[in-house]
Amino acid sequence: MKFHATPLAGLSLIETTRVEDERGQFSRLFCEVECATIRPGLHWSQINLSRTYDKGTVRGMHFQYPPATEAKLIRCLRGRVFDVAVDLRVESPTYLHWHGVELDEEGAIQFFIPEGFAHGFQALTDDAQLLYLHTAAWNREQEGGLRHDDPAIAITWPLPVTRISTKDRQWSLVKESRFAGIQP
Ligand SMILES: Cc1cn([C@H]2C[C@H](O)[C@@H](COP(=O)(O)OP(=O)(O)O[C@H]3O[C@H](C)C(=O)[C@H](O)[C@H]3O)O2)c(=O)[nH]c1=O
Repeated sequence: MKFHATPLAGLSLIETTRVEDERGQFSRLFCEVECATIRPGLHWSQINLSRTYDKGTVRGMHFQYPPATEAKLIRCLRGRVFDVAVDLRVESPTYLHWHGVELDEEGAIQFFIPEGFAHGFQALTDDAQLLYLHTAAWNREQEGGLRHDDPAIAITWPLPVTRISTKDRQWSLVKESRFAGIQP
């Protein structure tokens, strides 16, 4: 595995290696020892699978408040997505900055998102499927969200947004709420 930094401290790309022979392909998606480079002692509490039917759909931007803050590892299993993380860490020099990366089923790249970030993505193909590994169990009471189209964040989505949940449409805008970041 190779690790690539991004402009947001701790937010990393994990480049996996695919071994191919006449039977097919094999890739290692996670290794505690190798990933100690970016996070010693990384363990997972929950693994989720997300399937998005239509191109243009956006899910997000989601995060969890303390004590349920979580790191995530995202892998695209089918199709292609534009995956985005937003730095919500209190006092971070890149607070409210975002970074996006295209993930696809053929690619070797995975996204490691530390605690203190919001996460969301746009499906760039129909039937886009993502595997999520989480370091904390989801907690409905600790769930928070920001608007995908919040001008204070100004995410540039590759496609027109065609579908978004009512929940995601109703998050407050940063400027209109008392949101001031989260302790990671
Ligand atoms: C996240 C989660 C959700 N749920 C239930 C709650 C809803 O009844 C249903 C769908 O939840 P939601 O609409 O929040 O799903 P997404 O919009 O895909 O949210 C996810 O996608 C964004 C981009 C993320 O980064 C989060 O990991 C996750 O919040 O599953 C659970 O039962 N367990 C869970 O861990």
